[in-house]
Amino acid sequence: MAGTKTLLVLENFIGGRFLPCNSYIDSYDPSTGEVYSRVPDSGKEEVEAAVEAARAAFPGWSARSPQERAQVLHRLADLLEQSLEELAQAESKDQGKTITLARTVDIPRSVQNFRFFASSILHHTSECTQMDHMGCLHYTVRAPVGIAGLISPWNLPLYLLTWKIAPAIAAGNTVIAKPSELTSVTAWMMCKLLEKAGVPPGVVNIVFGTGPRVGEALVSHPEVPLISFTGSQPTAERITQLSAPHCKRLSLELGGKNPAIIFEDANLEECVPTTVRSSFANQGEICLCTSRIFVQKSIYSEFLKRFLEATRLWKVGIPSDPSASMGALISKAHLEKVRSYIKKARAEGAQILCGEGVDKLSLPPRNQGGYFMLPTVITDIKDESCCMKEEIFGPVTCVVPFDSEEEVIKRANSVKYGLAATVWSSNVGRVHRVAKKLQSGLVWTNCWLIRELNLPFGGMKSSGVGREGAKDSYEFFTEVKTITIKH
Ligand SMILES: NC(=O)c1ccc[n+]([C@@H]2O[C@H](COP(=O)([O-])OP(=O)(O)OC[C@H]3O[C@@H](n4cnc5c(N)ncnc54)[C@H](O)[C@@H]3O)[C@@H](O)[C@H]2O)c1
Ligand SMILES: N/C(=C\C=C\C=O)C(=O)O
Repeated sequence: MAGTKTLLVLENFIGGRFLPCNSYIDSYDPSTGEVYSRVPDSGKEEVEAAVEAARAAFPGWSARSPQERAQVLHRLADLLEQSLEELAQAESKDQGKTITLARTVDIPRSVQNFRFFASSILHHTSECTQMDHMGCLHYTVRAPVGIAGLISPWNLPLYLLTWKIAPAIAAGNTVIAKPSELTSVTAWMMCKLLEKAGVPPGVVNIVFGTGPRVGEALVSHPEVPLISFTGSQPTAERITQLSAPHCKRLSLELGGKNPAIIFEDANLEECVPTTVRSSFANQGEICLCTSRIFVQKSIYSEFLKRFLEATRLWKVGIPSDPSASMGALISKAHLEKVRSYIKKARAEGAQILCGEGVDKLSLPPRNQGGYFMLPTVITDIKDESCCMKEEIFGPVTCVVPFDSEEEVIKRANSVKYGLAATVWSSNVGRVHRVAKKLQSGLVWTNCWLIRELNLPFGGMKSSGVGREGAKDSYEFFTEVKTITIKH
């Protein structure tokens, strides 16, 4: 690390070494609006160096046994765990999320990602079929693909980056990762642990910088045959275009406009607090957050009353405040974008029942320039409104009534996205029926965000292409070959 005054200055990590860059980007502390770190503004040159390092490391790393690679992943998990508090503090400062969330979700899950893939890589089997009448036996073998390009967003920085790095290297690939330029600090901190964990130089390379410069250089590089991307749908479109001439393998995990469907027989004691959390956790900046709440008419008033009461208790505070439920949004531009949706809803005649423009936000003087807003609840809004169709990715949720099961399924499915839905009912038959009919890659019933890492994670329609998880990530990060033996 190089330091200038009080600013934290990050460096790229290529071939096992920290390397300075010719130019840097300012990075802001979302809780104050002040610049606090500088991130390398890498481009083609840095990607070229990373490709060279990843290429050189590939033969040795891919030749190791899964057990040997698993040991390295376990050591890295242990080292991350030993630095949990330091990483949580850094993630909270860099992203604006509460220290509590970083401590209990982001960093523990990053540790778990390495442990999980270290274990799951040991349990894959290949396929074999017999064709006795032809005297043949067929079987499959899998091999790592080569250099994997990994691009991640700013909302769950280390959590989502390690969700890609871990399966990629467990399968024997070498990687070039590009975290979001808005939240690069914890990725850089992790680089400091790689050598001690036994990750050979060049196996994990991290190039920092913006999407248009370093992201596109990575996506366009002919020696990077696969790209795993998590981010927005417009960026995925661009990545698809750039990858097309090279026929690259793509995994795209994109946005959502996730419905919660609450039937009259739902247990409101559990449903209300969970739906507040599913709407506003991480400032609503989780692709799985609920942003359309459909409530059956007979319980609409009761639900709304309880939901508003619980939302008002969802405390917005500075990220380091352990009693805060919500911190600051990621950037000034994003805060303005989120606010613009509320303005549009108001102009359309919708009602803003609490939050932005209704209640007063109280912040310490030092944080007046931070990117804070209150959790906001909108009602009396039409399904055609942009607030009900587009991903806002902030602490804003719409609550609307419905009459019948058939009607609500149709309305829930009426958006271009299909990532995550929740269904609340005590009728088991209904829960199964509705879950099956929803166009959504994930459906949580009577709960939210309980993750089983073994099973496929990903979205339908404009929410993505491909799935991540034990078997899915293994298949994505390996190339399969079918061999026929005539005997
Ligand atoms: N489905 C999921 O698992 C999931 C998870 C988290 C976030 N998301 C989505 O991510 C979005 C928010 O994240 P964001 O604003 O960082 O998304 P984004 O698409 O703006 O950026 C994501 C990453 O792509 C990079 N990038 C931007 N332009 C690029 C380009 N032209 N070429 C290559 N890389 C480029 C960025 O620098 C960043 O690292 C939301 O839409 C959210 O729903 C989806
Ligand atoms: N990929 C996962 C979560 C994505 C959240 C998006 O914001 C995961 O839990 O594995």
